[in-house]
Amino acid sequence: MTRHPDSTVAIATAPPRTARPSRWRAIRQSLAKPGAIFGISWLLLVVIASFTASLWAPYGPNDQTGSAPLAGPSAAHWLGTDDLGRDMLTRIFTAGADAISTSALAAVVALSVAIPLALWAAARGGRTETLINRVTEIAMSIPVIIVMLTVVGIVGTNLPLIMIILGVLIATGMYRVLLGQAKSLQSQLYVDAAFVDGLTTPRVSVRHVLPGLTTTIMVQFALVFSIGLAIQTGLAFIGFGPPVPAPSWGGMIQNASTHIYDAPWLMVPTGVVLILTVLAANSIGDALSGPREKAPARPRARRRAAANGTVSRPVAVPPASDSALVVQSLHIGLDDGTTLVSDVSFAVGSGRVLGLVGESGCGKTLTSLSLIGLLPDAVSTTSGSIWWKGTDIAALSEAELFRVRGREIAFIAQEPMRALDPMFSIATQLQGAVQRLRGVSARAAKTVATELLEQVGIVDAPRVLRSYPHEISGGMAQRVAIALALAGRPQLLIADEPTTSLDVTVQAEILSLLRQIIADEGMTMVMVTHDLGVVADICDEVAVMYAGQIVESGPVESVLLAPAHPYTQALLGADPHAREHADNSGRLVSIPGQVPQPRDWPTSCRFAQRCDFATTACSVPVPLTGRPTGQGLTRCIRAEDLFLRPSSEAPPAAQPAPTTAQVDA
Ligand SMILES: Nc1ncnc2c1ncn2[C@@H]1O[C@H](COP(=O)(O)OP(=O)(O)OP(=O)(O)O)[C@@H](O)[C@H]1O
Repeated sequence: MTRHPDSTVAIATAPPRTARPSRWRAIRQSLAKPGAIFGISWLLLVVIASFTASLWAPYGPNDQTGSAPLAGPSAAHWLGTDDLGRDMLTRIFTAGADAISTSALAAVVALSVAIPLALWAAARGGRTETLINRVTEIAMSIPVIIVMLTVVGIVGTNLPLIMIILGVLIATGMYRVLLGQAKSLQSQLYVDAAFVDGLTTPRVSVRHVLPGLTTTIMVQFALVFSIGLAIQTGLAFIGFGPPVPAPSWGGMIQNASTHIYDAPWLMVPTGVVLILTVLAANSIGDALSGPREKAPARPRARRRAAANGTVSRPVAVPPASDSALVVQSLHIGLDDGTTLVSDVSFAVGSGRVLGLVGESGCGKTLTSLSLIGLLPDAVSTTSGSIWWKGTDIAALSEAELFRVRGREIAFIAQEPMRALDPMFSIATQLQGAVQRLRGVSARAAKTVATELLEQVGIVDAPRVLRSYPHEISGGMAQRVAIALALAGRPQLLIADEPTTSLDVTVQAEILSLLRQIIADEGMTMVMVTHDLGVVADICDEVAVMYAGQIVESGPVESVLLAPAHPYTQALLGADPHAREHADNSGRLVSIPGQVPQPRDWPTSCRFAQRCDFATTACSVPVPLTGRPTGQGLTRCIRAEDLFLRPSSEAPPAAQPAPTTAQVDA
């Protein structure tokens, strides 16, 4: 492979990294707050005392002890007696077992309904989510108390059944809370990475989304527990509790209310226990829902779409080409009809590397994500085909993509830390991927995981395997992400700016590693990058994208040394390492203006507004034509006039770039 004369990589500043405590550690920290300590202690006391009341209580709950009725606390009756001389302490804690277990039942039922619904809606999105939303909205509009009273009217005071129905009704509100968070988690890059690793949607939901909901689930449990307790107490207060003489907190408060003037003390023991129990549950919920780490900003999300039947596509015919990857007239668009990538075609030979370059917003990432069927929600391939070894990836169903991802085609994301799930150790993630994708035993997977880490240049593999993502550096994390990508022995590697978030020395190491892997494994690769130095360093072919189109493509040496499109020339002029082609003043140049938004694409040449060489002839759509060198294609009708001859034919000093660039002050 011929390299660009100046192949030094550009400097990028790695984002500041902070150690991230694991979620369980954060939960433990929350539960160490005073409010949570009080809540846990009180609940433990009440639970233990209630469920063991028959063992320690001095009297039976309905025993009329012969002591004076409506008496205050005494040595024989620590919390006094009721109007029949029954021991209050015994009755309160005997009633506590039912109160606590049935309130917990309501919470368990609510979570059992809400969690699967939220995970399902978040994973499926679209019509499934809308349908579940509508059904839950209808359920939310039903007044809970009326339903409760109706149920009591029909089945009597069957407390467990009432609490189950309460749980189902409350689940609708809980679903909305969990859905928002599940959707946010579902769009994390490590969830995309899990799909790439070959996990099915339910397994991704359970393994990577559900753990992220832990705190919310605990908070919601505490909330519903309190609501359940309050509602059953209310029902018992108005006479729909356990039949007399069985004790219940609501029944005892109702009884105490009839003696509010002659024995006000009677209200205190049951009231205080009830209030403290509700407060305890809420304190735990409050402690858990305190300030937590914010979810990272939206990463690129996933689209498993074209394939899921929402986009109708004509049957494509495989190209007569020897190339392993052939993209033909690919169009990617939003569901509202907006085109984001149009008419992209390229071919990559087996074992060769294609660089996709261009400014931000040109469509590089969407093009690369489409190659593995991971476009974001509401974005899909609208036409064209992506032939990988005779299979049209764009036409595969989700189930078929599942067999391809990780095994045939792997993806390396820009930010390695976000491709790794912070909840799991490197060993769990890497060995799991190896087991799934290679179908080997856990023991064999451990050996392979160690070998993979060694292959990506990690010398202390056992220690790294034991580490969690936040315990390793960015460069190390990218090596692990590359090892993950190699877990299924893929033949096509797609890398979306794999070095952008790393510092310059680590960038060079990762590039060198990728170069080595491609050479060793004979892999085909598509590399998305902003950096022409990276292209020169690692790629055989390059496709320059502008406003959703390829404007120039061909062998790297030919395109970089003899750019034909003014945009490629301008990019080179703005590249600190290729500056001799653009500006003899020694100063960096910049391209005036911005890439137009997809909705603002002109019908003319899309670069014309920023091009000093545009003429009236450029006001019509420009097709791709052969480059003047005879190698590759360009989308400029003036390519023959503007084309920069290779430096071997004319030295750069004598041939300043006809760039539109402004000189940076
Ligand atoms: N989920 C989405 N919804 C709507 N528009 C999107 C979405 N994702 C990308 N786009 C738009 O599609 C166009 C191409 O985006 P893409 O991310 O592919 O560009 P890019 O060249 O990879 O940029 P960058 O280098 O910043 O990642 C942009 O105009 C972008 O705003």
